[in-house]
Amino acid sequence: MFNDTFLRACRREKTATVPVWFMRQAGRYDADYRAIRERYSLVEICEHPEVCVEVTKMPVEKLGVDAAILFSDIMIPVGAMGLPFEIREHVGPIIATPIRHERDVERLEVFDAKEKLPHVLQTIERLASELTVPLIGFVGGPFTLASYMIEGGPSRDYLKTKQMMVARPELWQKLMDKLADMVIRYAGEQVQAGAQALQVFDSWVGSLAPSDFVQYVKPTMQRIFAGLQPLGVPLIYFGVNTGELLGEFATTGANVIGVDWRVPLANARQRVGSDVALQGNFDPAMLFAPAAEMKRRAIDILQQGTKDPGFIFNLGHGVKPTTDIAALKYLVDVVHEFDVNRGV
Ligand SMILES: Cc1c2[nH]c(c1CCC(=O)O)Cc1[nH]c(c(CCC(=O)O)c1C)Cc1[nH]c(c(CCC(=O)O)c1C)Cc1[nH]c(c(C)c1CCC(=O)O)C2
Repeated sequence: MFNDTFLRACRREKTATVPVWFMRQAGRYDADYRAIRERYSLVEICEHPEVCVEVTKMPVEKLGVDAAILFSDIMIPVGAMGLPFEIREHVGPIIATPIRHERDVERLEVFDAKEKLPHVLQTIERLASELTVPLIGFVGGPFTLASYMIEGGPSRDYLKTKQMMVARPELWQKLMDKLADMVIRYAGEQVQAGAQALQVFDSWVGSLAPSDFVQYVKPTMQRIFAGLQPLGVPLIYFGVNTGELLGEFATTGANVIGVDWRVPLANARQRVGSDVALQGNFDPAMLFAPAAEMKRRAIDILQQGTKDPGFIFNLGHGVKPTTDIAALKYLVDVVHEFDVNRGV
């Protein structure tokens, strides 16, 4: 039996239970994942479909979540565009030759995944035939990808990125256009291979003031979601610290808006209106709280989220590596036991 609760909630249809999945649901909190990581790097996992399929399925089998997310990284297509990267443990993506000049942008290739990332498409094909829950494909948002490509690594204040944005707006737009072309093409290939929903992770776009988001990023997001709409799968847009941007997010063309824990869901709903579904927003740090406290907070989110059709339970950001797997399981059970009709 195929469990389509997640897809139905994305389409704002009524569901008997609230669907739940977790960002970073495959990862270091799980001892079996850590054991695989002793033998393969993150990139190597992605290059071996049999391993990547196994890692993607782990949280579905162990936690009972209602969706799988392809095990990959937002940087994988950046490498395929011709910009080499490394993922340094406890640091994040590092790019030794960051983008500085027009020629660096011109050199980036809008690749064909069948040619450059065939293993990713093979992984998706196998997952699509084996899973009993929908598979979420994903890409990084252009702002977030650009931040790594320009800064050369993680950043606190995105100074170089914002500087390029305002001091060289034409070069910035050229980079946004290149990344948008890549995102539309690569996400389309993921759907063709069998992905049933797409999430755009624009984790760091919340560092922008709303007026800068509107001027320098939103047109690119609108082009991306317009380009992806014909694929007919739900499109999710997520970033961290996006409270002040949520109203703008709702008019990008995304069908589902991811919300972090800083914004009460009821406020998020007011900001996005009633044409989109919401996804979120349990604070990942609260997986370290006592069970009763976790439950109280989850019920509060469920009550706010289910006031309107179209709610998917998730964390406000990714699972922390030191999380107890039992806490994740408990949270899934609390969500599935919630009675949508009675609101308890
Ligand atoms: C910003 C970002 C990246 N990658 C991603 C984002 C957007 C989501 C977010 O904001 O968390 C997206 C991502 N990265 C990974 C997934 C897998 C699917 C999932 O289970 O959610 C997804 C959806 C695997 C991964 N990607 C990474 C890990 C952890 C390290 C590992 O196992 O080697 C995983 C499971 C590495 C990575 N890759 C990146 C970072 C910041 C890190 C963490 C570095 C660290 O803490 O060691 C870039």
